Amino acid sequence: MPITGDNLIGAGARRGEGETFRAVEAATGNSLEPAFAAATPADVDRACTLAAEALDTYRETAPEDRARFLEAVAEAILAIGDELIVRCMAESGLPRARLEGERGRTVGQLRMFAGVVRDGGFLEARVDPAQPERKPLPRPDLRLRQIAVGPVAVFGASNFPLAFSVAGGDTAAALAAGCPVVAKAHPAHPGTSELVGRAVQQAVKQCGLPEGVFSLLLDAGIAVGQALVADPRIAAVGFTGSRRGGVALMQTAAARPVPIPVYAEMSSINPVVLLPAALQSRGRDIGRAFVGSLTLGSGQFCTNPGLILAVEGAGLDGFLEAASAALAEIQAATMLTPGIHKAYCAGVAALEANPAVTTLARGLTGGIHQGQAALFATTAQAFLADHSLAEEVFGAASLVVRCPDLATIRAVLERLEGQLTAALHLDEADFEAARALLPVLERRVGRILVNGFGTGVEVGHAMVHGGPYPATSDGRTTSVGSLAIHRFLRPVSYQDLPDALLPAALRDDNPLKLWRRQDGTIIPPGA
Ligand SMILES: NC(=O)C1=CN([C@@H]2O[C@H](COP(=O)(O)OP(=O)(O)OC[C@H]3O[C@@H](n4cnc5c(N)ncnc54)[C@H](O)[C@@H]3O)[C@@H](O)[C@H]2O)C=CC1
Ligand SMILES: O=C(O)CCC(=O)C(=O)O
Repeated sequence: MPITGDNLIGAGARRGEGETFRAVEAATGNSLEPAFAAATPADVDRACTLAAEALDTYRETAPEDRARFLEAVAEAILAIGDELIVRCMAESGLPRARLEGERGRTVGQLRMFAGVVRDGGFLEARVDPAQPERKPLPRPDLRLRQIAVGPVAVFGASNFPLAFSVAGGDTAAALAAGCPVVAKAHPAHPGTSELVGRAVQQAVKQCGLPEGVFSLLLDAGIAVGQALVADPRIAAVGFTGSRRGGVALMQTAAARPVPIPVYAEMSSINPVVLLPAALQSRGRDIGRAFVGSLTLGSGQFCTNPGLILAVEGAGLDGFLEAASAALAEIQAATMLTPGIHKAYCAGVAALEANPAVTTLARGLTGGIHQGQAALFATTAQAFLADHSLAEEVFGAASLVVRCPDLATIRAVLERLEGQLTAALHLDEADFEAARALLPVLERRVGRILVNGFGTGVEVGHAMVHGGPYPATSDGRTTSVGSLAIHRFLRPVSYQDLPDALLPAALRDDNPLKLWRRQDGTIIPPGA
């Protein structure tokens, strides 16, 4: 499939008239062909117009048709073949095996949402039948279902060019909910974005859907993203990226005459608590496993273990020795973009220059654009006194905080901002200590895990990939897993509508065969 550098607007491909830019080969910094041309305000307007026109047809597609569309998107992505992986490797610097796995996750995610749509539970159909004889007042017939909120703007992430990008989790959840999507390609991987965008475009056509169900816009700057979020037809935003970018979009969305929700996944340092008995019995093993998670994908995961908390002692010493030794042998790895590499180096340099911080180990040095892993330590006292030590350094760097006792670990956790994940390493003898920390963690994070690390989010029904601000802009939701569909839905009640006017989900004969909540009790179809 040739990459043209065009914006994909509805069924068409339109050369933008904005500034041109090229993808950069992550490993070398060289420009790649072709030139991409940024969308203009007229392109944003056209994409949003088409999305608004598509909304009422698309959101009422039969569940089976919408599910088949999601599956068609998955098939079309796979059909691109190796060209997608090769282009993505060049643009992101990520290795083949990782990207093949990420492609699997992307299509798996689309197929999971196809299942969610077929199941119909997301509609949350409720029926409170009329009670005309009720005294003192009769009760009306009330029925409820969830509907699509409207067109969704999706900002692809730099660090997951497939699974969190053009046809990634946000797009899959929005399309499953019945929302048209206008995607803004991440400028770090425009070629990958175009290939995937064309696959979605092809699936829209193949399934006979209105063309406005999907558009893809390009821009190396922020003008297109700003215009998109400000457009009155856009009803919600999905974003994964920096705190600065996410907050800027939240402000734009809040300042509109009609404010809209922004679901932004931003910064997280993902505390890992090493409890005493576990440290004592297997501190060295945990240290080696920690380095594996820390350096995965050059540390460019928002779930990266950036903060380690432990009580001082022989167990922690063993952990640090093993982790330092393992980290010292880690090859430097190409980072996603020169900008992300530069930000990583600046973050590491700031830690190195901090008098309260000790450098425990550095990984092997590498070439230009390659991140060199780093492990630092400080005291709880210094950490609590210096807010900058709790800031995310995006890449393979982590800070160990030596604590005098468990109460101090708890105090440090209480002071942290919202996080995506927290991990506890524990043995049975640590249960009591863990039990005391769980309420704090529940208030601070979206996912609590035991004897593991947060990298590698499972796509499933019980996953929360979210957390209180600033991990995300809205800690009540998730960006991974089937629950993500709820970000793009809104409940509507129908009072006393004749059966012929009700949506299929709520008709008396229940043609969609849904489990429905009748007078508060969930009942199977046909009951
Ligand atoms: N927490 C996480 O999951 C991630 C965090 N990051 C952090 O973000 C830094 C920069 O990475 P990027 O991926 O380039 O993130 P970014 O936030 O700079 O950009 C993400 C997307 O948002 C757009 N954007 C950014 N600021 C905008 C604004 N003010 N108005 C409209 N659109 C805007 C960009 O054009 C891009 O499409 C990294 O160094 C890292 O610190 C990056 C990736 C993932
Ligand atoms: O760890 C993962 O699988 C996902 C991480 C993530 O969401 C991110 O880095 O943006």
